[in-house]
Amino acid sequence: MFPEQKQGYTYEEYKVTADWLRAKTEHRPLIAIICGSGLGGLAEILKDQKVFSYSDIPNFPQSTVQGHAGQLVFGTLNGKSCVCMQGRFHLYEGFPIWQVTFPIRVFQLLGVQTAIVTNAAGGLNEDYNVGDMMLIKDHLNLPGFAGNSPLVGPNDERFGPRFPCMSDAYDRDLRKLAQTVARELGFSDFLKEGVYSVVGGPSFETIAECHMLKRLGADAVGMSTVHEVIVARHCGMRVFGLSLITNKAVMDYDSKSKANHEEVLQTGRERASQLKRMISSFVERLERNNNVC
Ligand SMILES: O=P(O)(O)O[C@@H]1C[C@H](O)[C@@H](CO)O1
Ligand SMILES: Nc1nc2[nH]cnc2c(=O)[nH]1
Repeated sequence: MFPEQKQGYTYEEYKVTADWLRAKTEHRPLIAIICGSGLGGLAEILKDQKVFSYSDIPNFPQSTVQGHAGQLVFGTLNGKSCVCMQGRFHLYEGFPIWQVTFPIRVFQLLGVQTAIVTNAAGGLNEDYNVGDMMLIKDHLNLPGFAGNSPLVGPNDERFGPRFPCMSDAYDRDLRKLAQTVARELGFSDFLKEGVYSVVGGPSFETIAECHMLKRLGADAVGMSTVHEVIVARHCGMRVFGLSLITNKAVMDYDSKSKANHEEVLQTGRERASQLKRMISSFVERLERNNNVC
């Protein structure tokens, strides 16, 4: 007989982590910011920081990928209380999907209402350039098609319903707000809006896979975000998703280009200051319950 394998966290385990954090900091965040690969510098915009290494937080998984520091940073941004994940978890690291999304339910128990989810992604849309920011308007969940959803297993109604709707996953008013903010900052030239597709990774896509994803309607491809968004929507958070197009997907058999993680991190470094200004102004303009533009 094999020992029984853990299938997920209990409500009590999420609560232990949330209670531990609540006891260690006076911050009461309403906004969570999840930093994509190489985008951890976003946390630097928070004032009055209280930082926890993931290794010190009960039940928290550990980051293993370069460009993901593995710290939870609490602080204020333009007077608003935030928590920032400097490092997220990916399926390809070997985490089961319920571990990938663990922090999201902890944030919900801490009182977070809005999740700002960022990532580094490869551009499939030929109009996209390296360094573009893409507002995520929808997603294609390839692992989900194969049954790998963070909501598989018994549903805990304390978090949300068995069959959550995803047609409004990426809040339309928050996207409008981001467009307004980008216009004011002079960023419109490199702001796009499109569909993000998640794949399992860690290998980058073949040329045929890139063509397939594009034909399916994807504008960008990555290895994260969607699992977190599903859990955030399930437990009632509003979601704003932002991809940084860090590389162009290779679509041509004659091309000499090769996707690589160093280019991903380098593009993140080059766009760091614009991303900080974008998120900072966006949070400043975020209203507590509604942002109907
Ligand atoms: O955490 P994100 O989705 O930003 O990271 C992307 C996907 C892989 O982890 C990595 C590939 O370079 O960047
Ligand atoms: N799957 C995938 N993830 C990425 N993250 C950053 N760039 C890419 C890419 O080209 N493909």
